[in-house]
Amino acid sequence: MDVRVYPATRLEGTVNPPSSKNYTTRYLLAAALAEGESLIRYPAESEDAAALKRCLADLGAELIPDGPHLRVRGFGANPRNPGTLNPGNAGAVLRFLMAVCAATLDEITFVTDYAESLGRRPHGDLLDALAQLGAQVESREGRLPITIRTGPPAGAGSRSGWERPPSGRVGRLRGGTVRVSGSVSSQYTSALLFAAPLIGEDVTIEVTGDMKSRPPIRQTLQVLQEAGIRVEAGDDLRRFHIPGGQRYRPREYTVPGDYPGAAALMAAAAVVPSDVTIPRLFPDEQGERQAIDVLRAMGADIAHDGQQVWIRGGRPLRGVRFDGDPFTDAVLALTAAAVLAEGETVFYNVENLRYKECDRISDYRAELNKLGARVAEERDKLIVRGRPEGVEGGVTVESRIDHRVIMGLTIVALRAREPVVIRDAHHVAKSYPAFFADLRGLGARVEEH
Ligand SMILES: O=C(O)C1=C[C@@H](OP(=O)(O)O)[C@@H](O)[C@H](O)C1
Ligand SMILES: C=C(OP(=O)(O)O)C(=O)O
Repeated sequence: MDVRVYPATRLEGTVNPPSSKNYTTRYLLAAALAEGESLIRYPAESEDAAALKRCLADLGAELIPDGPHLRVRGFGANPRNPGTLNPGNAGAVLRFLMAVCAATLDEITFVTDYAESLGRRPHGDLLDALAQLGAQVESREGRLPITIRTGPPAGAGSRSGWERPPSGRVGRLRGGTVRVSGSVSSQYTSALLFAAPLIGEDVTIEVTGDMKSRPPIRQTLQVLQEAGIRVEAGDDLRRFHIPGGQRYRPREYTVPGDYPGAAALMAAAAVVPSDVTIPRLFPDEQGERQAIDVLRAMGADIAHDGQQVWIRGGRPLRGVRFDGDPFTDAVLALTAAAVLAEGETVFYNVENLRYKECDRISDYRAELNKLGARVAEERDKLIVRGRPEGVEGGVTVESRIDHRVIMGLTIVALRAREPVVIRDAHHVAKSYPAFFADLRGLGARVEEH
């Protein structure tokens, strides 16, 4: 699907944001890893959530829709082995499942239909960590397809020298200390945190190198605690001790609103005259909550009472300078607002944007500049010289198979002089299927072709 986005004159109304992508991933996984029935209230209805649900069903979980909620009968520490799992284009889903499957199955292969997006992303640091815990891994230089084996290597007979792990159980990881790099993605650390309680022995995780995206690790710790899992975490989130042989408990979870998706709505509302309310946004562990502070620093009229956000757009915006790492999934939407602000904006410490659904620095910069924006890049920075008068538009831009690129380009297109076509905009459904419908609900004109 392509979309044509027309210049907007006013946005007005209340818009319910999608449910949090990150909490949905974590609650679904924790529920599947518990024996017994859990209830998840308001899980996200996105492609990533659907991909995880498919994988969990393949592993033996029973998923029973209950209106807007989901009942999950988990498989505990004993999933059934489907042989192959396909997590769609969902990075967090893939990485969490690789670690959990390594801890619970003899052999499993992961594949994707998204060769140009998830197929290009690196997982080597996580695979190295799993190897330290006893897994044998085959991959294309740390990329999909990936096979993880913890049982006897294919063809190993009694004379092959292969020895059962000390736990005596075939197909399981061993405990001990595992070192994992934090410089590319926090998802590797979260993945180990989800898997460690399922291993028969204690695990100590040490995070090495530069450490990116701490807030999602806090989300993981929160969910593990809610699921009854004990973790001792250092204050700097560099060292964790997880006692072995724990059980996830079934329980009820409620998924909050999604700040990254809401940040796209906030940025859209900030760059045109508007009066927009976004409910279901609470003070939780989502780092993208900081989008409110960034937009306020830009001069936007925005308020948050811990339940909902109000924004009255149309004020002139000015450039800002922020470390973008704590709100990684809002950087693209905020960069779009910066394109329409007076002066220079710099989001620094964002190199790991290059390892997401596309290279969110080079690829996004290229598409924004086709619209008439003035965006430059450094290895770890997005640098914007704003055009408060708006951009030319009147061109066709590419989605780069990236939901956040699509949302960012849409925000800028609302302030273009001529309509903008975004190709393959259906990929927005990775996290926010209703994005265009919600913008139309606020009064924007967006045609789908
Ligand atoms: O743990 C998670 O669920 C996520 C962590 C972040 O990735 P990085 O840790 O790679 O920055 C974030 O961008 C992604 O959307 C979801
Ligand atoms: C990077 C993202 O997702 P993931 O890593 O889970 O694919 C995202 O949602 O922006």
